[in-house]
Amino acid sequence: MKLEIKNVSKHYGRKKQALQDFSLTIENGILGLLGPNGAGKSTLMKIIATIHKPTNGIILLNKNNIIKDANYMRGQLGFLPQDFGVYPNLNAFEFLTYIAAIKGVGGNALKTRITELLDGLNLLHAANKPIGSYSGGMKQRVGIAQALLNDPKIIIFDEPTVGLDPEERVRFRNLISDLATSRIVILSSHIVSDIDVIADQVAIMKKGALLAKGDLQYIIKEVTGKIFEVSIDSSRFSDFKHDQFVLSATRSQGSITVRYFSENPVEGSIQKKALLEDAYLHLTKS
Ligand SMILES: Nc1ncnc2c1ncn2[C@@H]1O[C@H](COP(=O)(O)OP(=O)(O)OP(=O)(O)O)[C@@H](O)[C@H]1O
Repeated sequence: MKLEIKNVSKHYGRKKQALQDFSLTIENGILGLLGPNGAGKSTLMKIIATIHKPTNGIILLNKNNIIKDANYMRGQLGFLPQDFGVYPNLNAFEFLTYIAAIKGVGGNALKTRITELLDGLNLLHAANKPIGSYSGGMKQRVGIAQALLNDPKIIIFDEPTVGLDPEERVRFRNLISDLATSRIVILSSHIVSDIDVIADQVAIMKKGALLAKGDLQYIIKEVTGKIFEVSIDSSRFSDFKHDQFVLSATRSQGSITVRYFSENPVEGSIQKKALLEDAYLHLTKS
């Protein structure tokens, strides 16, 4: 599978430009799409999912132009939108059977497929209860299940881990890692820790533009050897922030431990291992 996004722009109305000349090539594996609120992640995902049309640019899936031939994408797509809604009166089994009918998925194997998905997402025990009685995390898992019903070859998850507890996040990660070997999986988040352990490739965007794309090592390279930690008196923090690129700060009894990016670290600093979070903050805040 190969997805090529070429010079895609999207305007909402006259003034709002959500994507600007955005290009990205994605192959099998997991792509983590990171960006602050409003970066354009949802817009990009909806365009790939053929829900929105771009103002300019083209998208090719295995060389087929999906802007012209949306059905080529739709036949192979699983999509979990950010604002996924469920029918509260249906139970998970009924809801997934209903979605399967809409997607044209049927046959003898459907019941088994739904049972497998519910089991994989730890929902089997609640399969006969109305979805309206589910927790936020359970509803989100129903959303994940519906995206996987048709055994899609390209899977797009917009903020899939919202509402999931730590255990459910691990379960989700394992499920996705298993799927990604022969498929394209794109998942967006503004939480770096959701992405760094799972993604083969990371794309960082801001204000509708791509800032960086590559594997974890490549993205982190920019800040490697330049991440430091130092403990300073609280009264010096304001000046310190002015002089240095502060990534995070933790207060404890009159002093502050500061993690920062620098080419000229202050005396007493300790060099730290660079993380994706450091690279992300450095890229998106500068
Ligand atoms: N239907 C719309 N009409 C007008 N502006 C929109 C519309 N949808 C999105 N936008 C604007 O386009 C920009 C990109 O929004 P988008 O939802 O794609 O970003 P995002 O990275 O997914 O953000 P978030 O993480 O908050 O969901 C934002 O400034 C947003 O306000």
